[in-house]
Amino acid sequence: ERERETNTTIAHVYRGTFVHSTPHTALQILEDALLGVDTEGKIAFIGKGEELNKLSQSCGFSPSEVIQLAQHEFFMPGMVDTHIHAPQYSYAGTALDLPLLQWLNTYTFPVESRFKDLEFARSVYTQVVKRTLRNGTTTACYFATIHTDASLLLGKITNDFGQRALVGKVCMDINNAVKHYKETSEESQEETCRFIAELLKKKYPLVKPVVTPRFALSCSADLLEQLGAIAKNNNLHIQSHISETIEEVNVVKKLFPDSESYTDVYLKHNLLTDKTVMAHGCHLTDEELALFRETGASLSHCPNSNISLCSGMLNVRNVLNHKVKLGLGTDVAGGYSASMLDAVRRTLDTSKVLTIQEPDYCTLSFEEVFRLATLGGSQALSMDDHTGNFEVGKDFDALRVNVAAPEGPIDLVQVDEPKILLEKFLNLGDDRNIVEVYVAGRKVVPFE
Ligand SMILES: O=c1[nH]c(=O)c2nc[nH]c2[nH]1
Ligand SMILES: [Zn+2]
Repeated sequence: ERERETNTTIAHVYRGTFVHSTPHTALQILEDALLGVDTEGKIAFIGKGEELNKLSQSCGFSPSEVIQLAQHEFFMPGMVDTHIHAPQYSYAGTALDLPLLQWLNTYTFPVESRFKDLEFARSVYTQVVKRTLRNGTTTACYFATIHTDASLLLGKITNDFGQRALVGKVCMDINNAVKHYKETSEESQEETCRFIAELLKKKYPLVKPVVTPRFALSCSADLLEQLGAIAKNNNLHIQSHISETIEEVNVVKKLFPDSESYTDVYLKHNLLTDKTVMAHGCHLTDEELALFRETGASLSHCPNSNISLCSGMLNVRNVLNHKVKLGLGTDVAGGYSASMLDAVRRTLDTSKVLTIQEPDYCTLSFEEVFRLATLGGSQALSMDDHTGNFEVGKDFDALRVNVAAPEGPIDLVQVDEPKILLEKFLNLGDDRNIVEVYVAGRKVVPFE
């Protein structure tokens, strides 16, 4: 049993099954465990059910306050969506018939340009935050649009609903397809600084700005360099896209002839740090993965998007073998689903397709993919010091899952062990099974 040295008081104590990951164990199951959350939303202690009396005395709570989970319930860490475009939620589930670069010009840029309109932004951003929270995304790393005020509004909405978030005002000074949907490099730099300053000024406890060059093809070398400097001077997170399609990689090579690789373009502009998360990376070479490892930069694996836009398949096993941090992302709306459960399933599917192509391929297990959706994402966003699993001292970001939820999608025919319950939930479950969502100890689902 572990206890936290604390002078705060216990707010809630839960008893039942807890499943989570550690860096060493993809799936650790704690049966009949007791977990206490303090008034600051941090995990105060984790112990065994049989230690109830002792713990209630040493930690100062009454056994009658303990909240008991039912047999078909468990707690798991909240899921981390390491890459999602909030404005693109407005057309999720459509427009999946073109390859990336045409898709951006035809669908994405015209829609994103509409987010200058704050009322349109408010309506879509409220929908995407509610939808992702309800589906168990306790932390989301968002791209917004180039519009500073709408991006600040996304920050306010995530704070209002209690979702942990990184929010990025998108930077792009190159766009030959949609006339008004770009900035000058000066505007982009100045508005990024304004965005950062104004978002930090709000002092939202769970919402932080992330420096967001859209990708190498949308940004001049000058802008990339300025953004690298802004991130460095303010010690901020960075997000972008890399090596999603072969066509994109080839155009980047042509536009940046002095760089040895796509990764080198970002490296040269100080955009690869241990607080950087890059989406996709399907076509990275082993040499490039070594640069990720050396800098501590991470990858966001977005399998729905990679398949939907016919971009490629990321070899996750190879990324993990290179000891590069990796989380999962929905990449709405290149990915059509805003649910991280879908990202889990598409990750397993992609791994199995790679196995079909190469029978010696070491297929990912559901336990490993569970870890990628939780602790892996937290590591990818450099938030694993305070989120990602159930460790004393970390914030309580958690999903209360009822595998046998009435009217839910899963039928149980017997009393299954927790590992089977988790496997069924990951493969068959949906938001009806996610009966409560907690972020930093606060119940954020059901909505008040
Ligand atoms: O999947 C993607 N979605 C985007 O919006 C985007 N922009 C650049 N590259 C991108 N890839
Ligand atoms: Zn993306």
